[in-house]
Amino acid sequence: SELDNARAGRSSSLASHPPSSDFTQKIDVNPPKGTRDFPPEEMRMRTWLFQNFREVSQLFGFEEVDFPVLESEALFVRKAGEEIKDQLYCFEDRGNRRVALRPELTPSLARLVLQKGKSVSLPLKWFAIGQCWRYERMTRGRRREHYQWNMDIIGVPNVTAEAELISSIVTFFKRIGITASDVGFKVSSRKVLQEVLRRYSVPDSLFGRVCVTIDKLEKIPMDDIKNELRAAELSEQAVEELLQILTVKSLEELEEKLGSSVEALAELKQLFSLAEKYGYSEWIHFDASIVRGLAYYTGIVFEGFDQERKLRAICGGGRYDRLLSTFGGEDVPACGFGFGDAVIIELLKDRGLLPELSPQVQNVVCALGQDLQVAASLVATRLREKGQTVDLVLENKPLKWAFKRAARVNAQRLIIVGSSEWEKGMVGVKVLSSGEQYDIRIDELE
Ligand SMILES: CC(=O)Nc1cnc2ccccc2c1
Repeated sequence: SELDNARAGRSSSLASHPPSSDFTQKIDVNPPKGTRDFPPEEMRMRTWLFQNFREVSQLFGFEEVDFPVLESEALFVRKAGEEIKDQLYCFEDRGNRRVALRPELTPSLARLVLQKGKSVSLPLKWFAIGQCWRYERMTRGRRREHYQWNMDIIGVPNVTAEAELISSIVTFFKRIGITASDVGFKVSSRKVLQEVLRRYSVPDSLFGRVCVTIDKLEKIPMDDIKNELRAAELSEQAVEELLQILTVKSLEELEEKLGSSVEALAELKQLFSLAEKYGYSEWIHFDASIVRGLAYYTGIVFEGFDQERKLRAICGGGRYDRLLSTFGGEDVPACGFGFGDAVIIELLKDRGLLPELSPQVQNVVCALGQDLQVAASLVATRLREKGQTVDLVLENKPLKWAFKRAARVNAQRLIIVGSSEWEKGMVGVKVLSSGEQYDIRIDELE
């Protein structure tokens, strides 16, 4: 009939002329461009991933924090030419305030640390899992949101903090079956660049901007990199020396170039030595070309990458000792990392390591006949009071429908409420795995 056609989505006269009324307007059922829904199957995967993020964070003694997804735009308006600023999802609210959907979590964390001020004792070890946003011209078809896991240590000036953070990420990878042959960390220190800039008396104020430019190596042509550095008034010699130092392949070679007095070298040596003690040396590799794209890093920087080099960076982080003072606070040493929810899932897919996650309810309870519906809800309540999960059949359905439902939700048992059993204070139990079937007294059910 017409209605069947319409229901089946088959085009028919009814579908093309819906009942005329100005309230029925066909909305787009898809989420906004660049964003995702999480229907049950995808939500189980996300819950599994976040559960692992949380358990590792707690294993390392970190406390969970969170912040509004909406922040003052002022938190993110750094003047270092970062991509994250060009893509800021910002707008003016009805109070004429400039606000933005957060593109990352670290500035919010810094804001909360400053807000807490003296009322918190250092060091702080905080973690957060939050949705971050960017407004990209959809020309590149990339996502506009993702969830990021962050761990930060506030108030520890030495590289023992970075060593702990890298250890926590290695622990996470091991938990989900990723090994050092799947993933590695490129580690460097921005103090290497800082030292070169100092030798060419480049003002500190340009440091963040130079790092952001250098992070674009391999993403934009070399000439554009050089022009951006020249625009920052670096001499030709400084430009050459900078690009040269990025090709250094080992700490020994770095020592030859910079001399052994340089702090950057001492820190990196200490970090590699700590890695040895932790037992994750095979996971980390010095790579002078790593600078990361955020302006506020000031020391050690690192990023997790897949050994097949097929994917974008899995995670990244580093030391940011000056961020709090740029918000007008006292300087507090800090370091942390961000770990997105997208690349890691691609990697697990590639490696065949995605877990099989199915819904798991212990019991389906169904009444045999409408007049036993109340009895069924009593049985469901008794089971729930004992901590058993119950999917209670709410409509008057035949038994075979309840069996299908039980199979679909992977129930362990089907509890059948029938009139003759009920009169004897009993219910029927069907164990779905074994097929075993028996009657049991209600108060013995658990
Ligand atoms: C691979 C991926 O989805 N990246 C991604 C997606 N959304 C973002 C949103 C804000 C900042 C960074 C983002 C990064």
